[in-house]
Amino acid sequence: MQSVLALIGLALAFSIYSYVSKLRHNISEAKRTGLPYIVAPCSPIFLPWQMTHKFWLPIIRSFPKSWWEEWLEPLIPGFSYRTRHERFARHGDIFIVVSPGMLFVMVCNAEAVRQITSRREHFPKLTETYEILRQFGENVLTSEGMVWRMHRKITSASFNEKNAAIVFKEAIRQAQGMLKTWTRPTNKRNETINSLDRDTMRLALNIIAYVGFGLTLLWPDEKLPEGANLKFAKYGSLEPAAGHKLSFVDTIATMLEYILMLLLVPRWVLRLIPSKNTQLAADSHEDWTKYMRELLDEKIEEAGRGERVEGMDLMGQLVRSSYGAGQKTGEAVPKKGTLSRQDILGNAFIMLVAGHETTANAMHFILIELATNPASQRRLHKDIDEILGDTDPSTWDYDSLISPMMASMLGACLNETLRSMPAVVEIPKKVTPDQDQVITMDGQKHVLPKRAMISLVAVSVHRNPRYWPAQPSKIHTGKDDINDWVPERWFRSSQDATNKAPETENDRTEVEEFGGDGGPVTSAQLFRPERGSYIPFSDGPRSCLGRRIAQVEIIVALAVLFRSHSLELAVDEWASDEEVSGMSREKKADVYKMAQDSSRAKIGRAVSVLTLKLNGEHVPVRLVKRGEERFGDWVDE
Ligand code: HEM
Repeated sequence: MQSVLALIGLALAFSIYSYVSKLRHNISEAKRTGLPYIVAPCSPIFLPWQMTHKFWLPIIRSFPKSWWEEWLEPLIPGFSYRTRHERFARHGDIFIVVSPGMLFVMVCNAEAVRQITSRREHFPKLTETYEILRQFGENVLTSEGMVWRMHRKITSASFNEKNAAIVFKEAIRQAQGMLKTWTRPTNKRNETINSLDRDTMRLALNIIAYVGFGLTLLWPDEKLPEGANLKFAKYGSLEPAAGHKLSFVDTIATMLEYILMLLLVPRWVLRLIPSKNTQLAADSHEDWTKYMRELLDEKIEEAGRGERVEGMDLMGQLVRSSYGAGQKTGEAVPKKGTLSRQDILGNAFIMLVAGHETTANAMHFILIELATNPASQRRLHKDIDEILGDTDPSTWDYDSLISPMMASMLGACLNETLRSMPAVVEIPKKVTPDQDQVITMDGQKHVLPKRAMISLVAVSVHRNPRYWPAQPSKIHTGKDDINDWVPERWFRSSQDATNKAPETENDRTEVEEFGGDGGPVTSAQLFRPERGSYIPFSDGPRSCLGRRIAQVEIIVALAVLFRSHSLELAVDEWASDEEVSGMSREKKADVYKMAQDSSRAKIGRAVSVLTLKLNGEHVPVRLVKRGEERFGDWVDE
């Protein structure tokens, strides 16, 4: 018994010794960087802490504040969106969280962001954080090094202006589909819409299915458009295909809804749990695997016959670049040194994950913000009228319209939403394991030790007053508007920003080498943030491949909705329709203010689960024909 106790004591003493000496070593490493640092008991990405922090928080907070105040907040998941720029205002544009396990460098400085994103080999992606997304196959988002290069080269071929123009057309069709479901005769006129989150998800899903697989998905009551490929009708149908439990649309929608559960819990465990949700999640996974295999086989056969689907079809393109025609007619054979079958499936899945929720959430936030800010919506209407007049969306031409649209309030609303609610709030990087790396900030050199973890805190650099000129807030007395949603800021003069680092020739070469869209992130006619201070799509070789596609689909959907309609917050919680119609303007403004406050509070409580989204809450809205607004045409005048 005594020897067991002695052994336990020894193990404990060794653990304490090892914990303290690792901490001391990391503190001296942090000192070497010359950057501010805070000492914490564990790192923000220490999994057991992430999973159990809610249990520990009240215990830690029961101790005197001075014991935990300095380090606790940056350790709590979602700290950046909760605290905006506060922590960086306190510690500096870069600070290090030092724990025995690692140095975790938090970055909110444009100069540092530029160096880290452009020196990919020195600061590779922290792919460990994306491990769970690898289970459908190796892919461009989760790989690094040579494997990533190959995936990026092959997948990026589809992301070009020709396909952006094709997506422009499909986005018009899909946005019209959404509008029809909101205005169809069976709906009571001006009925409150409680499904904004689901409908924007469906919109993004229908477009990404077109982008990823060349499929035309339908809205309820819709029929396949003329010229659609009937062979793929089974995927567009709202009924389950033979041998499947769910329709293709429901398969993807359900799988994406339960994505975290599916990625974290083995399927056989899900099957053992007698709950409707776990069974549905497992069904969607099974059906996804089957549908994908069938689709891939069909595309391989197609490639063997030298056929191709019209439109953007990433999977088809991956198949064509990975399979060549065989000896026999109609036979496709894999090419050496390209993507395997599993790689193609992995990339198909990742495009869906990367391109679906990000775009859907951006769209969702923009619609809520426009309903919450009627003055901005009125300016949007004005710009849409000037650019598009009363032309029919089916006649809109990508080449002549996309630039003026991006330079108008359409682009400004998108930019502002991605500034204040970036889908990826923190972009994970690390210092290469074999060598320390030097970065320069404000003329000072700093050595970042090898293996240090880095977080580019998008949400905070987007609110750093050093880069974003602010004006007095119209919402919060005595504060500036840096934390408010103000699309009009994109019409402010770029001279107001530091603008020390305009794009250079080198930047463009780097983009060409790694594919994706080489154009600037925002329109040249709008406010040009200093490079590195606006990173909703990241930057450099590992920047988002789908940026142009996302921008196009969101801008088009906004134009389709707002050319004919206005979106207002529903005020049912505070007043009935009859009460509203009997109210004075002053009283109506009071009621609307309550809805605005509620909507802003919900947006403020958004959380990041894979991407930033509303935390199980929804904002009810009403779609009204322009000219029939109850509030939108005068509130906030
Ligand atoms: C508003 C919409 C979108 C936002 C805000 C967004 C944002 C981002 C960000 C921040 C990254 C870098 C992630 C990291 O380094 O950890 C990224 C990567 C990526 N995105 Fe997007 N994205 C959007 C839409 C799309 C769409 C529509 C697609 C595809 C159709 C797409 C495909 C990708 C891919 C493939 C990568 C990985 C690139 C690489 O690692 O080489 N994204 N995106």
